Amino acid sequence: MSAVSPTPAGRTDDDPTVPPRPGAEEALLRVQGLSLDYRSERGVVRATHRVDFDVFPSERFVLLGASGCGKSSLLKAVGGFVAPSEGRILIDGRPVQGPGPDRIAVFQEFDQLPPWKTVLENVAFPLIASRTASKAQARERARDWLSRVGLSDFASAYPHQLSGGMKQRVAIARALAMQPRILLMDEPFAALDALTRRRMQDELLALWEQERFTLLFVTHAIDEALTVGHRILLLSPHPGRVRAELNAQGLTPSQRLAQSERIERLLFEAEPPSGRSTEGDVGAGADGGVAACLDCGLSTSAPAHATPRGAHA
Ligand SMILES: Nc1ncnc2c1ncn2[C@@H]1O[C@H](COP(=O)(O)OP(=O)(O)OP(=O)(O)O)[C@@H](O)[C@H]1O
Repeated sequence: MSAVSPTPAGRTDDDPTVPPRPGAEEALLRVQGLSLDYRSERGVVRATHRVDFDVFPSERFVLLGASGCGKSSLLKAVGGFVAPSEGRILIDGRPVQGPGPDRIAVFQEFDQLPPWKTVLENVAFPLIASRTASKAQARERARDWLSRVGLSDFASAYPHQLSGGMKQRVAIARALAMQPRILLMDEPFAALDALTRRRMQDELLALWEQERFTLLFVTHAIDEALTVGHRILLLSPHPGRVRAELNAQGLTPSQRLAQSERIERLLFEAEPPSGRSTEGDVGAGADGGVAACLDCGLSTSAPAHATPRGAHA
């Protein structure tokens, strides 16, 4: 498998360690100053604090961080299931106001497929329920997607007759059959054994090569983030803040190793009280949150990083 993919529009190929330059196209997803809170009897839990990032069309963007840093909460907020306490989420320039068929999620849990429906019915169901397609069209589209994920022979099977990897392929087919503006994936391969996980990553990248969908992918695994992502947003926990933004595409094996070691350092080193990272000349956001480019050490809020795809000075 190659972790190097044809680049989204606007990306320079001159130096693969340099983050993508701004493209002519607008961001598909914009997350701006996003704070998320959960209210319970015991009080308010702040899951994320003033998180910013942009995702561009056909980009594979990864949210990476330790347990509790708010990755899933961010995904749920983009999905429209959690409302912001502050900040905003824009899709194609329009604020997210709830769930919609333009954002479909694939989760880790194998039980996301209704067990009483066949594989074909599972894939066709959202198309019918959202009135995206007639029953006949939905079944045709479902068959097409099942063949793309290599499950044509299992159209009549029920989820309990499938392996974990096959269930995740059905979930991916079901999501992509809806042709969402953005595919949301929350640790989709975390419950699989290591070999199957690796294979599923390969298959996801092969599907992306064909379809060029926009992907927002959550993981806590550094290796997976570097394999799946074009760019990685590293979050620090309690509450989740942007710690750094990294390039993950076009890396040579030694650059990839170095990037992995940098991520590990940032994840495991104690965060300085000022919120300022000791990794290079890393800037702190207005609220003390760090948003740094690990390739040049500049804050992503620095002028040379006018956007997350911003060019270096
Ligand atoms: N429904 C909820 N009610 C109250 N607190 C919640 C709720 N969901 C999440 N939290 C809290 O919000 C914070 C972020 O949780 P979240 O699940 O988004 O993190 P995560 O990075 O996805 O973690 P993990 O990798 O373990 O799934 C945690 O402190 C968590 O306890």
